[in-house]
Amino acid sequence: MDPQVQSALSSAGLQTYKDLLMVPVTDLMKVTGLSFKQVEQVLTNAASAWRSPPLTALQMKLSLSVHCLSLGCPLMDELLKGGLPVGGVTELYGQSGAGKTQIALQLCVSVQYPQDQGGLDSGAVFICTEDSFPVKRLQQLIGEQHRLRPQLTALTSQINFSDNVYIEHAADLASLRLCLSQRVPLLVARGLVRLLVLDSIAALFRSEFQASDWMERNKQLISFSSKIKDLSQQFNLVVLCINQVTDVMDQSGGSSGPSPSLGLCWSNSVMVRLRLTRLPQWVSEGGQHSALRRLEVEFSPHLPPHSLPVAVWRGGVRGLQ
Ligand SMILES: Nc1ncnc2c1ncn2[C@@H]1O[C@H](COP(=O)(O)OP(=O)(O)OP(=O)(O)O)[C@@H](O)[C@H]1O
Repeated sequence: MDPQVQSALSSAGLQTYKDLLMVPVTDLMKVTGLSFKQVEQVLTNAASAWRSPPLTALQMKLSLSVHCLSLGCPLMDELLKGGLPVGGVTELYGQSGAGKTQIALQLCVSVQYPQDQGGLDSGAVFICTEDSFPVKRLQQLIGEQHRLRPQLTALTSQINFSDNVYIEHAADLASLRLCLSQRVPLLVARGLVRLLVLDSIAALFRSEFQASDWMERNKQLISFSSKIKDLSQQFNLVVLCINQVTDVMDQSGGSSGPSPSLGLCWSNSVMVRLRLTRLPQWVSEGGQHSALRRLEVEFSPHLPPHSLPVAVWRGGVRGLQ
């Protein structure tokens, strides 16, 4: 800035961009003795220095509060820019044995940590549709917390991790609807839950509808997907929907990889879609062996389509360098 203009501004007591931008142009001219052209230049400079870079609506929403739930692994959190988004639906899909449920269980533990440790200081509701809830594995993950977060031993001994995971079973769509419209809102409204896991939805729709019932199926799917989207937004929940998929065969009979099967009306309700693939290679660490997996961001409004190799250990799912 021109030193003469600078000294005129400081003699008038205008020290900050805010001071300048709050005063009408004519008053600025009067108190500084500057010309209209000089004042206009000062205001243009102040406005461009004051303005922050443009943000998308999602970035603004995410910046308002704690916006992510950590997965409890720095590399996976880095892939997802902090974790799963609050106030939106994340879909995680992959073949059987890929490790989807392992990630969901890990989140049920992570959500219970305070916000400065990546959690939401709350509990989780886990809705099983096909399989029974893997209670032993959850206990094992809880038992591993002392080893995984040694700096938080005092905190981990205070949290009763297993008391804050509410397990629901919904064997058909009617029970799922009841659960989502009555029991889940009750838990959420009491502040007991900030994570909702649905394991899995595609199975229910596959078993209840024939191919010829596509119209009714789509109607139900739209109503169901808007219900979970509303729940996530109304209560600022993290919603994780797990879907198992089978390999899709291409025309030559080879596998073109797994693909989610619920169609476009479902995809439109999903904010982030992640794919977990189990690969044929194995990795070892500290005497433990695991099949290699790849966790991939398939789509998201705020993440690039990156991927990360991961493995499942006794302590949970971890990214590999
Ligand atoms: N205690 C453990 N220690 C190490 N790895 C484990 C442990 N428990 C499970 N795993 C790994 O996780 C895999 C099962 O993962 P998970 O149950 O999450 O699969 P999934 O993707 O949910 O499959 P499905 O769709 O069939 O439920 C096992 O094959 C094993 O590799």
